[in-house]
Amino acid sequence: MNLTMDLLSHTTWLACSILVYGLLLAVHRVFFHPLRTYPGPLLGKLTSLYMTATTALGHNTYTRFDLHRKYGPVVRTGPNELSFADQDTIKAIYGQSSEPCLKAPSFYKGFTMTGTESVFSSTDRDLHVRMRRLLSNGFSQKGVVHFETDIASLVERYLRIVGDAAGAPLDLYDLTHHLFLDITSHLAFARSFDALSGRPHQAAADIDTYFAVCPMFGQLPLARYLPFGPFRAAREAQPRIIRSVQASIDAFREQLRQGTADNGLLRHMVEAKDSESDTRFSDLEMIENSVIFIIAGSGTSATTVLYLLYEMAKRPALQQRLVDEVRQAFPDSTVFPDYDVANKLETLRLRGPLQSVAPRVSPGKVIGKAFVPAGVVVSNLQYATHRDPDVFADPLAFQPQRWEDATPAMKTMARPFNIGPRNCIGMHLARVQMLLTVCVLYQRFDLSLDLRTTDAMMEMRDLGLMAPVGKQLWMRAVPRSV
Ligand code: HEM
Repeated sequence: MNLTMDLLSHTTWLACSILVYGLLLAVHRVFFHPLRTYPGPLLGKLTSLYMTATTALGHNTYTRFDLHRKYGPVVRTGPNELSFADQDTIKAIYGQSSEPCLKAPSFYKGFTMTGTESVFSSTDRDLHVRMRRLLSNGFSQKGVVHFETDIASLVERYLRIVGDAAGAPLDLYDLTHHLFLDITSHLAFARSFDALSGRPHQAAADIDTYFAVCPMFGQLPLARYLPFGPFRAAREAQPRIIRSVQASIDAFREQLRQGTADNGLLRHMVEAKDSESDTRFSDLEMIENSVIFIIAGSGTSATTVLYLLYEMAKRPALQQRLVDEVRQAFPDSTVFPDYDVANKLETLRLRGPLQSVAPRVSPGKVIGKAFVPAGVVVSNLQYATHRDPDVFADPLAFQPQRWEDATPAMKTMARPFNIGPRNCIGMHLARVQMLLTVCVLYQRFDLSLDLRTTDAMMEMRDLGLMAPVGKQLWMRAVPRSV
């Protein structure tokens, strides 16, 4: 009896202490915290779980955007977090600087599989600069031109499948994803997943499984060890991915010895040497980077191409102008038709795949109108700046013509590949592979939307990587008779 009473009173004390601590913390966060004067939702001021929950529920970007519309260009979205949506803070947060805002470990650390960093996940400035140097040749504008022949032969295979449908309704969603998965795996692993064959590929499925949940691991590291559902599946997939990429690297080294190795990103990684640090990539670094190229490079390009085809097909007059231009300019693939670029920019403005939060940490400096203390997580929301009505007239309207005389503010606010030292390293590769695909499609086919594609299906799902919610795009591609 006494023991029970003792236990009860201990439990009551513990519960009361936790409650009092929680209350004091809440009072501190709302009334005494250095960020107390910034506007924002009460729940966000109280706990970072508020934003974590919106990520888990698949509406983090949309929630942030709504908060900006309600509270203005700067919102306190977490106890220690500020979100911006104006022009002035873009450079302060993402631009080159002697006091840079480095990537936030609470977000990016989740993206490592082995504990070793990739160029995407590294939050240390020196480590990142070294990796960018090691990768710079392969990803440069000149470097990616060497991949064109390989890319073009995969695009040919894609076109044959499109042509085989002979104008009947065809779902381009999976097909286009498979194309970019094959291109990226061919370049990053030196062996294509062969997704265009329609056969399932274990490594591709494992990468999907792992990266569906790993963004949560930065915020909730223990989630890696949860023994159920997607968390368990991710844990089981992880060693398989590592083994599979290591096998690709070993096979590639053998090909190099035999003189049969292809020219791709893996070759650049194996051969690159950084003269400044006198180092090469370790195998673990190559594994992390190869997998990140698949994640960052294939879905992003596929989504952009799908939305471009969709937005054009909905507007036959615009589409015809693009088709005419492409048919004149192509096949000289070094020529980038201006109108095509304008269309891509407008597609990326409204339908860009990576418009979600890109969090950085303030080093302690003025951002916007005020000093932001060191350690505060800051970001500037691309989804919001792309839709700023003061910069883009009628912001939700798809109007490629607006880029024909773009204002400086438009160019600053639209940054689908972001800016500064952590901008998209794959930008040139993305441009080449998307251009080849889109141009050859318009060159060889007359494209139109099939009735089963609806606007609802093409709404953007908000899971970090934004993509059509319906996971389908039905079109008709009639081969041209010329
Ligand atoms: C339409 C296509 C693409 C878009 C819109 C896009 C957009 C972006 C954006 C916005 C970032 C910054 C993300 C952040 O700071 O959190 C980024 C980073 C990155 N992207 Fe892309 N990307 C595309 C294609 C590619 C391709 C094809 C590759 C490579 C195969 C690639 C590889 C990367 C990598 C490695 C980073 C991290 C760079 C660093 O931190 O230094 N991306 N991309």
